[in-house]
Amino acid sequence: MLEVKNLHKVYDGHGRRVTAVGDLTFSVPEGQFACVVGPSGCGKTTLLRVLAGLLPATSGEVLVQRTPVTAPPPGLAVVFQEYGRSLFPWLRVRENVELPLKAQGMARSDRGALAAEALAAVGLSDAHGAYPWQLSGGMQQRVAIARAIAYQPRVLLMDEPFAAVDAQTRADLEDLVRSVWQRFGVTLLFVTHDIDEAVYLGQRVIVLSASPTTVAQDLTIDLPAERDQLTTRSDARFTELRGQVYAQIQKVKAPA
Ligand SMILES: Nc1ncnc2c1ncn2[C@@H]1O[C@H](COP(=O)(O)OP(=O)(O)OP(=O)(O)O)[C@@H](O)[C@H]1O
Repeated sequence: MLEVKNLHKVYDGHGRRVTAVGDLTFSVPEGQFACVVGPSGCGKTTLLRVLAGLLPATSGEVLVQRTPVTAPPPGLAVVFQEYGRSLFPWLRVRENVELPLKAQGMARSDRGALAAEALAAVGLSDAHGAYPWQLSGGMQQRVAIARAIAYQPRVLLMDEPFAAVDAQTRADLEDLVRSVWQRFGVTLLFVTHDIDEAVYLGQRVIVLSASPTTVAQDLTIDLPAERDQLTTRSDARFTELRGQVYAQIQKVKAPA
């Protein structure tokens, strides 16, 4: 479970003062898949960094599993957009996946079993001995997802994880994330620029306003739980929901 209470974040330095997040309040119940969309620069990454304990709030608070976040919370994993920078090129795929478990002090056999299960879940059992740079971008992002799953998080944050992959790979990874969420029952907060992706993936879409950020709309995505790229995206309700999100984003964009 995630709770964001009156979050306010100001970056202050080098003569530049930016209010990245104005006053943000929402919560994501246990096991929900929530997507966050909003105009560029509205503070989506800032929000995730505060939730992940990587950045302090200026005021307000965030809670993960009912505990106020002051450092990276246990049971929380993050998948970033830049898979190229989040995997260690000198470690093999399996070693990359095992790294957070090793840092936890987990025994070698236990972490080997978890890594193998996670790599199987993302369809990469064969690649365990490869180096990240020997894999395609989509495969590297699968490794980053496997590393997050192997850690067995209760909460998973994803920050535009598919922005840098091609359209076909992106569709495959979207379905992979839905299946991972269904199988492992994590609470998932997924940030994306892509309105269609948000509606396709989430049970809920939170639309943020332009900076200083607030929640502009909180929409329940009442599409069937079983989704697939063809049927769901051609569903009349899908078109209606994406239209609603699109209209809201147009409304909240800062005037040019
Ligand atoms: N480290 C930083 N120092 C100063 N200002 C920052 C810093 N990080 C972000 N900002 C500013 O805070 C605001 C919000 O940035 P943030 O990256 O959180 O937005 P975003 O919604 O994730 O953007 P995008 O959709 O373009 O990725 C922007 O105006 C940005 O310039």
